[in-house]
Amino acid sequence: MDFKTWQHVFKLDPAKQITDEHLDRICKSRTDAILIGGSDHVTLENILHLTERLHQYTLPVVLEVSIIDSVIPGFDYYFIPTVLNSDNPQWIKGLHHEAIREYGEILDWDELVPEGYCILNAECKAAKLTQAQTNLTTEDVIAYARLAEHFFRLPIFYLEYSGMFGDMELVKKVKNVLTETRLFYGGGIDSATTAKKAAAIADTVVVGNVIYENIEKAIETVQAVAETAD
Ligand SMILES: CC(C)=CCC/C(C)=C/CC/C(C)=C/CC/C(C)=C/CC/C(C)=C/CC/C(C)=C/CC/C(C)=C/COP(=O)(O)OP(=O)(O)O
Ligand SMILES: O=P(O)(O)OC[C@@H](O)CO
Ligand SMILES: [Mg+2]
Repeated sequence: MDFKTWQHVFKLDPAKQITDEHLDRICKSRTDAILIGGSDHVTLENILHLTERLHQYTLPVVLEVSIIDSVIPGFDYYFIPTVLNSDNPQWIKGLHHEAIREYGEILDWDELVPEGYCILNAECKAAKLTQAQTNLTTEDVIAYARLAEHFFRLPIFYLEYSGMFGDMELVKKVKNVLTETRLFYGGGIDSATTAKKAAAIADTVVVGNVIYENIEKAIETVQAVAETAD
């Protein structure tokens, strides 16, 4: 189990309701992993509840940390976002500093995977929360990708369009400048067609909202990515 081989992941929002039947279909879909994450209404209780329901399945489960008080043991990885295009240092390194002050002695660093986010949909909750500067040129975004790979040496650069399908020309240009850092793409994948477009470029595609809007379409994205990715 290595996140560097993942091509498709489902992102489950602990603040949203999902039936046992739909959760079962997601977990048996042959996706590579489940990412648990959201940008608001995330609590220890709703993470615990969702995690307990996932125990019966064998696929990797990752907690994408957005609130330090909601971190619990037992995940395969902890993905730690840093929002590179935020104007507020709190979301780049401030909360991280606080968390490491508190847990630094007991952290298993091998389980922590930092993600360099570049949030490009100004309307999404994560952009508003983190005061992301989304009005960026192609050159700006490419520079963030290079910053992630060559300066901060982050294992993941995450182009986040949460809630809308992004500019695939831009995603391609970003992919072309990355060699070691893995490119995650997320946002607006709502069908086999959009999944194929994103998977033809990004290393890993993340599928979120459609799980709650149209489970059939969500499931179709898994096969679509498998057929497209190398
Ligand atoms: C006991 C034990 C196991 C201890 C381990 C402790 C541990 C793992 C500590 C972690 C150390 C550490 C460095 C933590 C960082 C803490 C932290 C809070 C960092 C800030 C993270 C951050 C920048 C969050 C901002 C929001 C964000 C980017 C969230 C990512 C997910 C995301 C974008 C979801 C989409 O949100 P959604 O709600 O779906 O939005 P839409 O509705 O618009 O789609
Ligand atoms: O919810 P969607 O738009 O699929 O985006 C997935 C993910 O990138 C959200 O963090
Ligand atoms: Mg969402």
